Amino acid sequence: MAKTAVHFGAGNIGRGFVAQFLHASGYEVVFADVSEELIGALQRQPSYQVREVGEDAKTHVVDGYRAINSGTDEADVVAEIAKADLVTTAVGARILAAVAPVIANGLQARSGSADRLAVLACENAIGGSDMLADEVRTHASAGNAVFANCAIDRIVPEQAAGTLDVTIESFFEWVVDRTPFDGNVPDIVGVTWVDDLTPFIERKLFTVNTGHAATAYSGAERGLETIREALAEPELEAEVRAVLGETKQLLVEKHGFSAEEQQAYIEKTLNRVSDPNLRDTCERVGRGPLRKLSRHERFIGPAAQLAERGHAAEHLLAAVGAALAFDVPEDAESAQLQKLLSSGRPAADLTAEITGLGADHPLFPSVVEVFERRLAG
Ligand SMILES: NC(=O)C1=CN([C@@H]2O[C@H](COP(=O)(O)OP(=O)(O)OC[C@H]3O[C@@H](n4cnc5c(N)ncnc54)[C@H](O)[C@@H]3O)[C@@H](O)[C@H]2O)C=CC1
Ligand SMILES: O=P(O)(O)OC[C@H]1O[C@](O)(CO)[C@@H](O)[C@@H]1O
Repeated sequence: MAKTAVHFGAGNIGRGFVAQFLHASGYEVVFADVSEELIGALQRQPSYQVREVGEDAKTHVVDGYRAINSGTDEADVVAEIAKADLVTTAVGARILAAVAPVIANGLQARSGSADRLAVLACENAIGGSDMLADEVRTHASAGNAVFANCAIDRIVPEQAAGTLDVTIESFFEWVVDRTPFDGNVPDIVGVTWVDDLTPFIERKLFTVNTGHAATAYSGAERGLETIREALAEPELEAEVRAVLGETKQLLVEKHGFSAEEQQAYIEKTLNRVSDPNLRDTCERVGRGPLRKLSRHERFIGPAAQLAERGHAAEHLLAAVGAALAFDVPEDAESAQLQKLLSSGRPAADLTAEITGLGADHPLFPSVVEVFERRLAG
């Protein structure tokens, strides 16, 4: 009998990466999403294409899936989870709390089954599956599930409207913590199973995502539209390289990557994000600035660790300053950020609320200065 995977989030990474790999691994994929437009299209159309660009580009056809609107037909999703082999998500880290009740109900509906359900939150976040597990446990015991953290890396820019097809870079990395599975990991092609995820997720988040977001915020501040255009500005590229020089210091010191290996990873990242075949905008990459400025994310996360080790993080702090200037009214978090910054509240309060840093943290005073400069206009 075919294995079944229930996948939450039929967006870019969901269709273009996670579902394609699950399909290639022999799973029947059941998409769950709250977008009626997407779910309707998936229900009407029996297949879609994932088109790689760049070196060794291939086109993959994904078919044999089903799709359920988890907003309107939650009971159907619960029934699928009750008999599924795997649950994955690619909805955004801050949406995990919204999908948790459905997963909890699905776990309760499996109470007769001896098989523990594997759950992978494929989000850009440290400990994404742990976050999901914590949320699920507020609704159900979840003892019959195995939550494993992962790092997922593949650039999928905004796609053309009105098509399910996805244009994507050919590079990918999907690294999953094997330790929760007691030697019985799910069979998924392309996954690298590791005993210690921390070096991989920190290297990914603090290089690819730090560099990408720093480019986006500086590019947006200068009125540039695409990431490629932004990195073509020598001064901006030098700033981004300086930011990545700081995270390199942390990653080399903390995780023992060699300096040469980390520099090669940086060069590969800068090539990937400025791929001429993928038009990616500063707006998309900068989306969600409140999440990106939070405590364990791509700027404050490494800057705090550098400060704890007695190192400077002036370029990361400059990137924080550029992030504070990200003003895109269509992006809910950007609108909320700008509202907070114009609220008249003191810089120290805003620093604590937005970054989650405690006033006693060694990084705190320098972040307050960044906020003060922004408030002073
Ligand atoms: N696009 C990229 O290049 C990469 C994205 N990621 C991560 O993957 C995740 C998804 O990103 P994208 O696919 O780019 O975003 P996206 O916006 O294209 O897709 C997110 C999907 O989640 C759906 N959704 C929202 N709320 C939901 C709910 N309550 N229940 C079910 N579905 C819901 C949305 O309707 C949308 O279809 C994020 O955590 C992102 O950080 C990770 C690596 C690369
Ligand atoms: O929602 P986020 O964190 O910006 O996720 C998308 C990011 O992930 C990446 O694909 C890197 O894997 C970047 O392209 C992009 O900036």
